[in-house]
Amino acid sequence: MIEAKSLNLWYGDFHAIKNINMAIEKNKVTAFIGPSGCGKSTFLRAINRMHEVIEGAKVEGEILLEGENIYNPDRDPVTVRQQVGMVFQKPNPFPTMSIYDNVAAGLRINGFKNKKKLDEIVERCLTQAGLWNEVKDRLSKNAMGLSGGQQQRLCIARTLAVEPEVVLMDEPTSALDPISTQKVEELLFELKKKYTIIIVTHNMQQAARVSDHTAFFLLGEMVEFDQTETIFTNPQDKRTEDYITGRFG
Ligand SMILES: Nc1ncnc2c1ncn2[C@@H]1O[C@H](COP(=O)(O)OP(=O)(O)OP(=O)(O)O)[C@@H](O)[C@H]1O
Repeated sequence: MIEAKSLNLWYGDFHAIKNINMAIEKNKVTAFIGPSGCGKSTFLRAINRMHEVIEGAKVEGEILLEGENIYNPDRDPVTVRQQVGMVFQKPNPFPTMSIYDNVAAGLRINGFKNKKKLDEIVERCLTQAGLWNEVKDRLSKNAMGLSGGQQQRLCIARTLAVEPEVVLMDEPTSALDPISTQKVEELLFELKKKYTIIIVTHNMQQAARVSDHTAFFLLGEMVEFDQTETIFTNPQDKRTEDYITGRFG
């Protein structure tokens, strides 16, 4: 689904991502793990060109999305971000909008006007995000009245509304309580049937629970990438072993 080829990224002179080559499978959950500052979020942002909003950030190499380089000059970054959606660490609903409008916003920006169809999409996405039953009687209420965990599931619904193929999640549960975390983790098992998911997490138990494949990063390099079970039970690289056994990081 996604293939990184010789991907390098710099912030000014600082070489943050070093020659990453990897292929991410469709309809799987792939986890990125590694110590703070190793480049997980930077690499994630390069997968939907989000780094381009950071001044001084520069990419070399290719990210193929179903075989097409997202960095081709004729590719529009806005379209790339629609195909490759992103959920952030801190829930960030549009603060002045209702629950309904948060989910509908992306479609409306694209000129979508059919109210009946919009109602259906909003319901479907809130259902997919495991939130429909909790909010169906308060859709017109402001989104900020939801709990943090509900807001994060609303952000997932908002991301799904524009029909992405890939969903990037940057530590999506680190601001959530354990019950909300469990709800989001359970969601991933459902969502991967339809989407390809990449999740950055600091929580190794979480990576082990939710992901099919895991990549371990260190100092801007991808040290090891394998089936999650192999990474956690039989890592090939000493540095991966040291990290997952808590010897550093
Ligand atoms: N906007 C920026 N400008 C300059 N340097 C940056 C910027 N963002 C990140 N970096 C640097 O790039 C490196 C990788 O950062 P990144 O946030 O990708 O790491 P990470 O593995 O996601 O860390 P964490 O787990 O703490 O979120 C770090 O050394 C960081 O200081």
